[in-house]
Amino acid sequence: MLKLLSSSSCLQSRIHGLAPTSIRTGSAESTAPFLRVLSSLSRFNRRNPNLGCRAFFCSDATEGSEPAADVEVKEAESGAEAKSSSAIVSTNPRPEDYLTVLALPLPHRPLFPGFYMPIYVKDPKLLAALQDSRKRQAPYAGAFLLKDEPGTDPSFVSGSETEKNIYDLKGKELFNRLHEVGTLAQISSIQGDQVILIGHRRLRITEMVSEDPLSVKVDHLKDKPYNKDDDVIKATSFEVISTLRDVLKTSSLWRDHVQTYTQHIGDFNFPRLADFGAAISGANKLQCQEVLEELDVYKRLKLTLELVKKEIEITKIQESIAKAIEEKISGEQRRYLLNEQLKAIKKELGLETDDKTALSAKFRERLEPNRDKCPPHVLQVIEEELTKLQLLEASSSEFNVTRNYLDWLTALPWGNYSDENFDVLRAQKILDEDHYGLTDVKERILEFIAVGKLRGTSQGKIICLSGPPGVGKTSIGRSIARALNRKFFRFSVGGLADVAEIKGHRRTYIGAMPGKMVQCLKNVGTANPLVLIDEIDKLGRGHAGDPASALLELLDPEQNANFLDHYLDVPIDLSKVLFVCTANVVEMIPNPLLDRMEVIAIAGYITDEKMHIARDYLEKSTREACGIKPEQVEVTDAALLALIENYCRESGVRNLQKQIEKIYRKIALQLVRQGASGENEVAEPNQAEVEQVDGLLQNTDASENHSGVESAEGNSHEQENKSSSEPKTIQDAKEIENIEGQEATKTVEKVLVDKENLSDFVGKPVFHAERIFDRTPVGVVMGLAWTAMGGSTLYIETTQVEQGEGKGALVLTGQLGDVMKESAQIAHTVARAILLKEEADNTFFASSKLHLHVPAGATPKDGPSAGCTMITSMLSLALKKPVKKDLAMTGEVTLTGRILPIGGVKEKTIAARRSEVKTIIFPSANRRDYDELAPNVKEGLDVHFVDDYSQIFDLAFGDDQSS
Ligand SMILES: Nc1ncnc2c1ncn2[C@@H]1O[C@H](COP(=O)(O)OP(=O)(O)OP(=O)(O)O)[C@@H](O)[C@H]1O
Repeated sequence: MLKLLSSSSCLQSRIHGLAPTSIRTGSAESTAPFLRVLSSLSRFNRRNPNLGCRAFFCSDATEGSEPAADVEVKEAESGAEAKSSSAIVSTNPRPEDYLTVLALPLPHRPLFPGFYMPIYVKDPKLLAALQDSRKRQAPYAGAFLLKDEPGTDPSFVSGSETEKNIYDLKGKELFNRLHEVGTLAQISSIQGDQVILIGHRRLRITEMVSEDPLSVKVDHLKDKPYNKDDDVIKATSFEVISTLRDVLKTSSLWRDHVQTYTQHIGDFNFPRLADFGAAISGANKLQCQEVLEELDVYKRLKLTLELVKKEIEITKIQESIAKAIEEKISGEQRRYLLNEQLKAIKKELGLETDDKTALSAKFRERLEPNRDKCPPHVLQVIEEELTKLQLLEASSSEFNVTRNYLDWLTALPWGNYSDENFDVLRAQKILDEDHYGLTDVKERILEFIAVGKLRGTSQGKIICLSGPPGVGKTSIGRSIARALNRKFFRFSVGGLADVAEIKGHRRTYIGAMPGKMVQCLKNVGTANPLVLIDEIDKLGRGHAGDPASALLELLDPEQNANFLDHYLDVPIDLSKVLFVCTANVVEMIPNPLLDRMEVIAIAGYITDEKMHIARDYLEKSTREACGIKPEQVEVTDAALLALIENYCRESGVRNLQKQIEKIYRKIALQLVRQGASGENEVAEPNQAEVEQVDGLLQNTDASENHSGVESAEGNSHEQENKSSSEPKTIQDAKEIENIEGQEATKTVEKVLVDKENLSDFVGKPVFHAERIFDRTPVGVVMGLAWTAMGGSTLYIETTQVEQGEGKGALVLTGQLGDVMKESAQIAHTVARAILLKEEADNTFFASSKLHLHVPAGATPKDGPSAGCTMITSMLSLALKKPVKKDLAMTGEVTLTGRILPIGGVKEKTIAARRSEVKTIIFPSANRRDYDELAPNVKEGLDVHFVDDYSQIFDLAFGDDQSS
């Protein structure tokens, strides 16, 4: 039972033109919460007009109540509208007054008792009848849900079409389409065609009374009686409430009103709860109609429970959809914000690289100076790429690839050449300036420049400078570039195994880069640099492709005019590039490459040359690098000579340079230390002053004794001196300190480096003389060898291990290679033959087990050139005769005793000189090589050229050997 009394202190509600009606809650079942729910619903409805068909909960209409007796609504205290409103609701619909009612079709949802619903009445006759009924103080009609057309899906909404069709329905047709059970609806207000209905009790149509407007006879329905204390009904209603609470948790939409409602549910009856649940649920109209038609309270509650449970699922889905959309939007917003920030930062830093137009303009600007010289095919590619750049998304990876590609393409010095200088005199001057000696090398280079001058170009030849380390190959390359006025670029191919280093990667690879040549051109900025390819003999084997073949394409004048880099993918003209290669061992250079090269060998330096290089080049540059003035240091010739002979005996001068640097570093430290100590001395000027003054005093004392005049003079002198040397004030003392300090730094001693104190600078000598014997004993002969590090001398020793009939054998040691072992066997045979010839009855070889050893056993040795030395060593043992003093030899021997040519004549000669050899035996075939040597290398040497071993025999064991 619901009691409503109007009061000024009660809650107010103003909905859809309704007058603010003050309502005081009655005794048993409070409806105040519903009023609040109603107000929220109304707000919701105003915001969501599309959902306006949903019922609104109304507090002043109750089903099953006795309206006339129990409901008393008083007029609100203020407002003109209130009057009309109170007039409307003051009438209570008695069932007997409304047995025939106007039938209002509801297209979307049924009207639940206790809820408001706005509808639009398009039928003018019906509208007039409604207005008429209000005037007659009988503002009630029957609201009935419209059935769908047969065959249509109730969940399917076709919007305006449905609306339109229902207004066309009239009379019998409309009657047939109405659900039987509906609601007695109070016509709360009519504004235009909008009619606000308030649901009261349930009705059932019994028959049609009139057709236009449709009016029907109805029965007023009552809920089936139920037990308020029935546990099952209670439990079901509690479940409805708790489900509504759950909806409240997940859905903010119903939060306000459901919360309020459930708080006061204790005052509320079960049928109303069922109606409320169904009315606010999102169930379709048939499901709602089912609830409306159900008069059994328990069953109605159960139906409602199903609907609100569904509602909870829907709110969950709604929440997840909302969350997903929110995440998406916030993610996009964040991205947008960050992008904007990035742009701003880039702009601030001047790195606006993703600005396509600016980028294209930059590339065009860069290309502009070379546009005329740029080959047309390259220009075409650049233009195509620029167009592509404009079409690409700035954030795509393809964009970056294109941008990098364009960066490389436009950065290359297309057709940009430095003016070549073929002035031979200037070139000579530059080469002499940078390098001492190397006359033959310089001569070859000048020849090369002269040819270039006559041809007008220095293309077509690849120079290969070969020689031991540190002989100046790289620095000569640099000098040639300077002489020819070309830019210099050096890259080492030692250990290079990846063809991509030379030819670049294909652009499709991530992090792809062009090859070294393209990098070189970009680096030097001219298309005709001098490129020094270092360590070409140490080229790697290659795991993907053969680097030697790639180099061939690069170096070959026939091919390199159209060199194709994988990254650049446009042919580049490298024919104007001058290639200079360096190698330690020419034999290691792949043959096809060697074939295209002009090899210039640099053999190494003799002591004299090293002295000059050290004095005029290395010392000078090191001194300057250390910031030492020439007058501050003196390195004597003896010291330099000792340094070269005892510390730096290798062919090149790199080690010598290191040692000189070491000396100068120590000198620098010494100078700085002395300077510092000088300053310290100045810090105590009084001591110096005292000494100085003492000296002066002594002088004046002495002069005093001579004569009065002198004495007077002396005195005055003394005073002068005293006055000048003795500080009178503190300031004076400071001035003196300063002057003394300057003098101390100026007067640092000169550092002298001599043979005696050399070890203080560079430590103890690391090299001991290669020469082990002053005079070689029987069975030992000095040979000459060539290594990648230059020439060297080595001893070959033979001793007898065992003697006896038939014991003839040869044991070899000293890490000899196969060729050298064979050479030893040959030597054994040849020696035997020669001994037979010289001393027919000497059976030494037949009855002796020999052991041949080549010292420095840790160093592997190979090659045939020690053949003649081995024979001589064996014969010396057999004859029990030492060889001539200071003799060294080299030469391959055949089984018949012929002497074949060897390599490295210059290196071997230099090595022989280092070991103070006086006589050298070379194969006759090497005479030309020897003749080409500089006179200073040959100076003081007695050189013999031989064809046959017999000649060596005479030279080694001849009569004049004792000399
Ligand atoms: N004849 C020379 N006159 C003056 N300086 C020289 C001479 N020969 C070599 N040098 C100097 O020796 C140093 C080493 O030379 P460089 O690096 O050119 O040797 P390299 O033959 O290229 O050695 P590597 O085979 O190890 O590369 C350089 O500082 C160079 O100036």
